[in-house]
Amino acid sequence: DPASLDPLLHAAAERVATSDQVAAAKWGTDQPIEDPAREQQVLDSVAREAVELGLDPEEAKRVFRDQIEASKVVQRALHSHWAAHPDEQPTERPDLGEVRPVIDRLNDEVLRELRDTEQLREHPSCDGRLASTFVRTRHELRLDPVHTAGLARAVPSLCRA
Ligand SMILES: C=C(O[C@@H]1C=C(C(=O)O)C=C[C@H]1O)C(=O)O
Repeated sequence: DPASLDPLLHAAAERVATSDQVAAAKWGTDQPIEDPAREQQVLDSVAREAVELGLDPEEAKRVFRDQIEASKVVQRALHSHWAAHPDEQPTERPDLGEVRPVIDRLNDEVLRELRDTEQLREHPSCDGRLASTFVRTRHELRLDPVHTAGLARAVPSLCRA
């Protein structure tokens, strides 16, 4: 099926999964979960690349505001879980400078999928397809409740109609 939301949701889920490394990078430091300067940088570069791909930059920013909120949902959930369960705290601290380039690559992948699904996303069937693709992705990737909640926060802006 050329018109599938699967690759888009997989890319969004992979981006949500990077939140684990981001949360671990910030845990035990004074670096806050929310970094407005980095968010602005992500939104600016996404808008720029959207234009290159022939996408509406405002729509791309709307979608990525949700990707960013999704990341923070997961980071907050992990930080409160680790605060309550010290035995499950991360034992190593990833370098945020190494995680962010991975996120940048996933941003590109999400953008390409936005372009490839434009027709599908403006079709009235989008909401139904999105719901079934969400459930399928959750099962395929065996998402736990925290990452399921993250992915749920990532998808509300995907259907246009
Ligand atoms: C993922 C991060 O945490 C938050 C989420 C961001 C995102 O999803 O791109 C960007 C900045 C932070 O507000 C990060 O700091 O890189």
